[in-house]
Amino acid sequence: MTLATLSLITPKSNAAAMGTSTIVPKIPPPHLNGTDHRQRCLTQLRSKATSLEKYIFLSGLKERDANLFYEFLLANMFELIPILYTPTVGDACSNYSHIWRRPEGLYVSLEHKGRIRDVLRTWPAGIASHISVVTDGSRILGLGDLGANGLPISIGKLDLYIAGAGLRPTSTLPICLDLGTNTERFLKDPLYIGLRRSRPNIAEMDAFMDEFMEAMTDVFPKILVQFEDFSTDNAFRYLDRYRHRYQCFNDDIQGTGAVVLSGFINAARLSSAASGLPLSEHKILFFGAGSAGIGVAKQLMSFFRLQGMSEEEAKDRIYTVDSKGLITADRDGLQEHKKFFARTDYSGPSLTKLVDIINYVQPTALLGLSTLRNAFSEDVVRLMSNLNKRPIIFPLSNPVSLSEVDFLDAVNWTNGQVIFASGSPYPPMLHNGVNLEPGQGNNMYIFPGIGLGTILSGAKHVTDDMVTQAAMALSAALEDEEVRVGLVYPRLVRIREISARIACAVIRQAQDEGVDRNILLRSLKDDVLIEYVKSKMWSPPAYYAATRM
Ligand SMILES: NC(=O)C1=CN([C@@H]2O[C@H](COP(=O)(O)OP(=O)(O)OC[C@H]3O[C@@H](n4cnc5c(N)ncnc54)[C@H](O)[C@@H]3O)[C@@H](O)[C@H]2O)C=CC1
Ligand SMILES: CC(=O)C(=O)O
Ligand SMILES: [Mg+2]
Repeated sequence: MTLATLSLITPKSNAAAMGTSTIVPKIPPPHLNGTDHRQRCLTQLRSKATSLEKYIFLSGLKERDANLFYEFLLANMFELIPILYTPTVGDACSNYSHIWRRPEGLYVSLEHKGRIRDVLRTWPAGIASHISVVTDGSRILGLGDLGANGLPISIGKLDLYIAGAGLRPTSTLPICLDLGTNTERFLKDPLYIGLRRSRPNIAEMDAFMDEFMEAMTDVFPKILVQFEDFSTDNAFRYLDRYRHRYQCFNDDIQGTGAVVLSGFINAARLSSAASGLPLSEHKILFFGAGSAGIGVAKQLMSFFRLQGMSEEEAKDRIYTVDSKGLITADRDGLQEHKKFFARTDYSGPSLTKLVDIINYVQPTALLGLSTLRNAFSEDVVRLMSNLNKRPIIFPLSNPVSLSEVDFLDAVNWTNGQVIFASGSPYPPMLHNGVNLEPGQGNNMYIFPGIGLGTILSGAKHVTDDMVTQAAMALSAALEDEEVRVGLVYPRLVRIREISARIACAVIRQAQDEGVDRNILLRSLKDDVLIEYVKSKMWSPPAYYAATRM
């Protein structure tokens, strides 16, 4: 059997096709009880020596018993999400060719050009597929071009859709586009599972992407495509190219923009309450100006617009920095996506050191989307603390090994005054006898609700205002107790409640803009709409109770 034929065999038909199916008893021992079994799974999980082994164990559990897996995930989100998602999913991607066990998603390769529809038709769920996370593996988290190893990021995001917004597992479709890789070590690795070639030029990639997107909507008429972890140029390029033609959005640009806007609204209130500074006078410095940095910066303009400022005034409160320093309009060869925020009001020598840039800008908030570990050094954080009673510092790069500053350092260097949110999770810590909880500024809070709202409303497109309303709903979801302990994001255990609220906001905005197709929802009052949304959320059945004889 050739590799090309293999890739056309669906994951489920694999064993049968190869004549290797075995008889697997379906009924558990009569005295097995669900609660005990979850505890057994937890013990097995905790016995694994490394996070990557835990990831492999969980992936096996999902294969053996998907209902149990999602029940287990919902009951232990705090412990499991950092394994299935950032940071450990980063290790899983980096090592995927070596830990690969069985097909878990769909690969669509450059070699499938001309017959992409046929490849998509092999997906077992067919037209029941509603949500697809699609990566081309070219910028997985901050880990760079991982090629075909990128599939676990699509799988992890879809697990969050299922756990966080109750999407039915069979409606989810993880895809990795295998377009080669420019990472030499994979091309030399005998176990590498992807195409052994460098990435295509833009014309070849455009032709492939056009066929892929058209085929997706032909084969899965209700599909919403979430673009994930494309390298920055292509992230902007394909969002612009397809956003008005298909149901799609880019998680790194729009999802991250929304989640950070939401956290920033709450952080700015806390900071201004301490300093007395009007909200309109906050100044934000972005360290990192890729798809995430610029996506967030554009979305954060809504924060200033909400204070009654014009677009120009809002833009003026935002400064961006890349590997060459403060981005100014007079710099030669400035990439297209960096031009919007390039400063025209600075004309001195290039500012390249972060401390010098902070001294010049005097920001109230420092946001990291740079992939540069420890970029927010002690002198940087202390300077932010000298300038602000309660500095807002969000090291948002993933995974945790690329975080611009660790929670412990940020707390100690600001004497506990920092308002902190990071891309990957940190544990709480004690400071001067007070328990401090970090926020997690990660798009996982927002994309499940955006996806659910878009699917339920049948929206033709994901509009900018749908994304902004999602951010507003998330920011308003904080409970009094969470505000009292200084959180800027709600606790993760409430994710389903929060996703329902975000979905309602997205549905309402789709209706206001007339892009909704499920027009029956228009007549529902808000309290009925939220119950409707919740009623659509899938939950794993109480499997072991149901099958006990
Ligand atoms: N928290 C969240 O929800 C999300 C976090 N991210 C994270 O954001 C990070 C960046 O993602 P992209 O924007 O797509 O990547 P990118 O590679 O396009 O952008 C990185 C940016 O950082 C800048 N940079 C790199 N080294 C620098 C240095 N030494 N000094 C100053 N700037 C430097 C680059 O010039 C570039 O502008 C990744 O780690 C990713 O995991 C991305 C999406 C969501
Ligand atoms: C969280 C996410 O989407 C990223 O780091 O790329
Ligand atoms: Mg991403």
